[in-house]
Amino acid sequence: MLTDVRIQLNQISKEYGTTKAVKPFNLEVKKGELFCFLGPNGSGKTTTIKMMTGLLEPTDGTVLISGINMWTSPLEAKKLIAYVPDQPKLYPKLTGQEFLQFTASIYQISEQEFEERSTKYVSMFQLDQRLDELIEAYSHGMKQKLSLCAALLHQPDVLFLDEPTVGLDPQGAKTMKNLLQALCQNGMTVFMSTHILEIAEQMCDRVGIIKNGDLLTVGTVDDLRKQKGSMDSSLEDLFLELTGDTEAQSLVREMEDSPSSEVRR
Ligand SMILES: Nc1ncnc2c1ncn2[C@@H]1O[C@H](COP(=O)(O)OP(=O)(O)OP(=O)(O)O)[C@@H](O)[C@H]1O
Repeated sequence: MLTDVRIQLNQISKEYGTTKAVKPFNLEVKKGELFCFLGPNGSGKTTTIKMMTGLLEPTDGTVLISGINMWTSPLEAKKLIAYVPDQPKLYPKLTGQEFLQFTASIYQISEQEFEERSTKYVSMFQLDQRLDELIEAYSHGMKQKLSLCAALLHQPDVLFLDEPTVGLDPQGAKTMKNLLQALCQNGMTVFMSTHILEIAEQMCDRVGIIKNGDLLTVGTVDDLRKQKGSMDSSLEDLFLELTGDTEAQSLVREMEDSPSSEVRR
């Protein structure tokens, strides 16, 4: 039976010794959806993404990508996805061009498809002039852009991104935003984690908020506003309320307001 569910998590969980990094939860993300995973530091975002991409074995539960079990059929499932981590580890002694060719050969992409797709993405991120340089000479942002270009070469069903805009300049972040929205309109599913609530608010179809390994809520930003009964709230207010960080936030505000923090001329 054909299904438009691209990511299906069934009671997935992860324990590191006695640390319950991710507590069991279910989640479905559909074809063409741009889903944002939000949570404070150490809440379990990277651990969840690593389980979804087959890099980490869940303690319990299953991950299905377009109906294929990531842990029991990893080769089949991994053909359908791409993952851009927050700190891409690329081969420093390859040039950007060699890295793209290497990635294309792993996914057995034809030469014509490689030319078309790599030219398109590389020029979008203005990497064309730097492709013949060794990756070790690239900045963090350039590595992220190259990693994204490589991830898109095989046109995955699902693209996973961990903190994609950290390290990108404003132009790069805008290009990334526009590109991700266009890819989703063409049927790709994007699952990304971010700390930047403005990005989540502007781009995402739905958000999931995780804290201490618990998936607290999932929905559109408007759903969250309705849940909280405050239609004027920003996602930042809702996030702070849900993750219980209001106390820390008001402390920061108090410090900002106190006379001792005023700028003296
Ligand atoms: N390899 C590991 N061994 C033991 N504990 C780990 C390991 N990796 C992560 N953890 C713990 O699991 C919990 C979730 O970590 P995770 O990296 O998934 O959080 P995160 O939401 O991605 O955080 P951040 O926003 O800071 O990147 C944390 O308590 C972390 O210390």
